[in-house]
Amino acid sequence: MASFSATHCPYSASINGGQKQRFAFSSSSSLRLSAPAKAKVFLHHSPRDSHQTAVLMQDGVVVSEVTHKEIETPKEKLKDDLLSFTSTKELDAKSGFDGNENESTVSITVVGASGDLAKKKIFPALFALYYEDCLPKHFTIYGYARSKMTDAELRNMVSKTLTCRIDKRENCSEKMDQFLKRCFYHSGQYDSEENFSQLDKKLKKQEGGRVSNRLFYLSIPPNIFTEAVKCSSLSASSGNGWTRVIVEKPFGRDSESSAVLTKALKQYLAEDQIFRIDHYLGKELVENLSVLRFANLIFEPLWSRRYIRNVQLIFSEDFGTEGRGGYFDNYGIIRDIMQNHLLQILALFAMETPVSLDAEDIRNEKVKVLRSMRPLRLEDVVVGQYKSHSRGGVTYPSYTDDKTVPKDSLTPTFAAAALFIDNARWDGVPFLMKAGKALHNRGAEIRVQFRHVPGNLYNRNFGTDLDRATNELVIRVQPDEAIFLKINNKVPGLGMRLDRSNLNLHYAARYSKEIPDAYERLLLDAIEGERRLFIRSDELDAAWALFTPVLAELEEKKIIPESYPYGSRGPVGAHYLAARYNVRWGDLDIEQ
Ligand SMILES: NC(=O)C1=CN([C@@H]2O[C@H](COP(=O)(O)OP(=O)(O)OC[C@H]3O[C@@H](n4cnc5c(N)ncnc54)[C@H](OP(=O)(O)O)[C@@H]3O)[C@@H](O)[C@H]2O)C=CC1
Ligand SMILES: O=C1O[C@H](COP(=O)(O)O)[C@@H](O)[C@H](O)[C@H]1O
Repeated sequence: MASFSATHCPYSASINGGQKQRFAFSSSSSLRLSAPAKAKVFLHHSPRDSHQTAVLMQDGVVVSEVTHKEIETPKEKLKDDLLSFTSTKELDAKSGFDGNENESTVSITVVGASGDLAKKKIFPALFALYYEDCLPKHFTIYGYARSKMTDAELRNMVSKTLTCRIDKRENCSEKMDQFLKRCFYHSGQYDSEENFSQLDKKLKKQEGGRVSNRLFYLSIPPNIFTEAVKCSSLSASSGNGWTRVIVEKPFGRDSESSAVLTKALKQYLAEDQIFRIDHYLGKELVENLSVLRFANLIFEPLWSRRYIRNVQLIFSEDFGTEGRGGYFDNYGIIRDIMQNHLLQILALFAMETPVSLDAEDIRNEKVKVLRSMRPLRLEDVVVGQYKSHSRGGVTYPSYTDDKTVPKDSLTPTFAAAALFIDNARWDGVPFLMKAGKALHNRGAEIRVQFRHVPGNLYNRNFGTDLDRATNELVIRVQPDEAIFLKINNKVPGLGMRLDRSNLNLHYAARYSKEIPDAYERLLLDAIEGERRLFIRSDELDAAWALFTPVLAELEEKKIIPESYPYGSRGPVGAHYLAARYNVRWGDLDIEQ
């Protein structure tokens, strides 16, 4: 038997304090026992019943667990108890360990490896995980695409995309070399079982007879998803471990096409093998949303129609669709950003307290809130499209200047919408969404505007514009992550003048650590079988049900989008929409 030590990955999954956290065991506290290398200890503290539980998992399977009633039980004691209750035999039997080779492998195949997303996000995220010791000891990465490339050419391509974190540069080039040695390439068609069989042979060789776990990342255009899933699952699934498939959006373009895609995927994969990625769920501040709500007493009592006047979900990019017009024109901003990223944030924001932090409990609550929403109506939507604009001697293009976009395209590059949740908590509260490309800045944020203070004690000091005195909680997802609360306070001095100030959690000032990219978190979760941040098929159905009618109407009625200049704040219609619900967009506030 080989000995193992608990992972040194600083993000290794652990549930603690009611919130899934990832933390490192320092080398002094690392666990050593005779057991296969993939065993990991998860600590869970349930604030509801004051229990603490330690769970030993291997390859996604719970091997053993102990629970202590005392909330203060030290982590080390929990771990010791757990391990003393767990025999090596138990570990071996439950993990499918063959007793001969005590380690399993993970093979990660990036399908569409020659593409933009693979280069920009997936390979760099895999390297970051490797650098942090978060990948299993035995792993192999395969690039798969039609382009002809040798292993060396793939490594060369990947090497150009790798960087080290600012705060982690030690032995970086050495680590890059070691990582690249684990990267290989196989050229094949996406609809060829034979080509995937050839890949299977290569994977088997790398896996060397160990228990093989396989992750396929489909980083390819949606029209070839189904064929790629079919061929990879029929010809290159693992024979003795798990096989999981990460699917990139778009998951269809309306309810009907999404259902067709889901049905097609489920011919070859079980739901628990499908990891539908929404990378916004992997962003640090989106993860923090639940912590903010459920780990702080002060917010939850305010989190309802009683105190919240409106909620705003805002996404903006200061560049157009340059280079992605071909894809974008078939989808538009509502499908590209609102139906997925912003709606997922809304669901997390508005859901009821889940029974636990278990993936299914969280996803159950998200589905409930999505199903309580009113389908979006045409009169509650404003669409826009950017036009050419010259500034400082530079001319920025129109959306339709892109050669891959038809000149008469009506595809919206901007949209604003008012959504409503018809449940007891949120009845009547407008949830305003705004998303646009080629705007004046890049950012994503959640703004919660609270009701006005009742009575008129300080109204005289606020002046006539009560909105200016509104408490506002801002969760700035990116860039320059921050959470701040706008409050009213007295200007120091003998007089009585009121001022607006921010109680500010500014991440760069508070934490010296660089924030990991969303793709790192999501890839690690997929490897560990953690589904919390991936979209379940019923969530997807509920999301499409909200947007499909209005998307159809926009297309049938050929609604002409309002023009807005490249680099502006978007069409004026967005202000009229907000004003209809007595809302002022918070991001337009000069003080921000
Ligand atoms: N790029 C991004 O920022 C984001 C992308 N996505 C999604 O991720 C997936 C991948 O995106 P991205 O990397 O930009 O896509 P690409 O257009 O770069 O395509 C990826 C690879 O797929 C192959 N491919 C492209 N078009 C076709 C085609 N018509 N038929 C067969 N193969 C084709 C090409 O490889 P080869 O020719 O070598 O086979 C290409 O390198 C898409 O679903 C996209 O919607 C999601 C969020 C952001
Ligand atoms: O999914 C998408 O997201 C990106 C924006 O992602 P971010 O992490 O850079 O904010 C967007 O540009 C793209 O159009 C969309 O498909």
